[in-house]
Amino acid sequence: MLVMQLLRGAVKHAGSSPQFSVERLISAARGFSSSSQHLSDFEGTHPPPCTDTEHPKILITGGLGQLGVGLAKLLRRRFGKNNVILSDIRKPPNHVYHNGPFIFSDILDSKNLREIVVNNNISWLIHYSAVLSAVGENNIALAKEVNITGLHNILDIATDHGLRVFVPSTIGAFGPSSPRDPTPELCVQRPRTIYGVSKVHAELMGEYYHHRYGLDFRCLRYPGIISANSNPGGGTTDYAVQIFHTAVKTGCFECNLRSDTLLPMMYIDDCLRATLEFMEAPADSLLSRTYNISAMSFTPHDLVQEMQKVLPELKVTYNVDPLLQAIADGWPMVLEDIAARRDWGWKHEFDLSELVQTMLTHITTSNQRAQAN
Ligand SMILES: NC(=O)c1ccc[n+]([C@@H]2O[C@H](COP(=O)([O-])OP(=O)(O)OC[C@H]3O[C@@H](n4cnc5c(N)ncnc54)[C@H](O)[C@@H]3O)[C@@H](O)[C@H]2O)c1
Ligand SMILES: C[C@@H](O)[C@H](N)C(=O)O
Repeated sequence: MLVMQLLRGAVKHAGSSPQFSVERLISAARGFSSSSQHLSDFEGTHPPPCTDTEHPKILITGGLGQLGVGLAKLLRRRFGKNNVILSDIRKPPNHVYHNGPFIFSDILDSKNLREIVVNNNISWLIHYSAVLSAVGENNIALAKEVNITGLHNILDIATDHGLRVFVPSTIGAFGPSSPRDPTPELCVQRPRTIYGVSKVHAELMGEYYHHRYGLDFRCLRYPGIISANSNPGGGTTDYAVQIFHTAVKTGCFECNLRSDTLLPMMYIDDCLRATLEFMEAPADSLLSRTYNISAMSFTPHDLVQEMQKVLPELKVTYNVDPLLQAIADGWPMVLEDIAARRDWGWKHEFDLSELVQTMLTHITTSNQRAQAN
């Protein structure tokens, strides 16, 4: 009955220290010898950027998290199964292992990462490995290592081998002193989490490498991402995923953020499509290297109201986690993404009602399939 109700209502169902190599120092010195050159003119002194845009060879790091498997699926559809390699430090589930190339790769092991890039002729690197906001506050040393040292390895290897590199940033790269409604692309960024600090560092280092060495660095600030088939990795926005699963299973949910906490969110299909479209955008259309992308903002109260249109019996209680609430209270409420819409045609497809219909449909049908097996 619920499935029919959901299906009927469904609107969319779609589906180490930075190593400055000798080569790079010489290139930079050559650039400096012509004093009138602008820093970005150094581009010409580096390995030519990937011209084979039809079929890039792609490596995704940290690919077994909430976003990586879905992105691999989308990219494989576009570029061919064997042109997209998923990697992580964990063992993949069988369905992932059998669906395309998977290898072990620890981003802290720079030599191994370099071997993978060289041996597989990688031209695009999607750097998804990270320690998210809540986990990071509970293990700052790990967050520093993975999010900062790991990023340095990625940028060095990408620069040395002329790769196009994508590093996601986040709404967490802003802080309580940033304008919060709306939050523009360029404003004060003084985050108060190690996650946020490491992401601002990533934005700045990537842009610096772009201007200094011609690295084709691309970065999107994602909102909280909501997905049905993959679990979130320990962030502040996780409630907005967990509520769907728990509500369908038990009819109730305990929320760890206040009911009026307004945060930017996005359905995973929009996030992954944005990533592909941004990676394919011609370099000369990108007036910036770091863009906000936005789809909707809602509070737990808004989400519950929308879900109750389909699950009228849903009961939600609030048991606020002070650490998570403090993080959320310093993040944007509404993200402004005018530049992405203008420069490379970004357009979201899912609003709150479509998100709710789609999530509930996915979860209910996959629970039913699991029960039938
Ligand atoms: N999911 C979101 O809501 C969201 C929002 C904004 C930005 N982002 C960013 O998008 C990226 C992907 O997010 P996600 O939600 O899939 O993250 P996640 O936490 O679910 O997954 C991260 C993955 O990184 C892997 N990892 C950890 N240490 C590693 C190491 N040393 N070497 C290789 N891999 C390692 C983990 O095993 C894990 O599979 C991250 O950079 C995150 O900051 C995500
Ligand atoms: C927002 C995003 O970066 C992640 N979901 C977090 O809450 O940490």
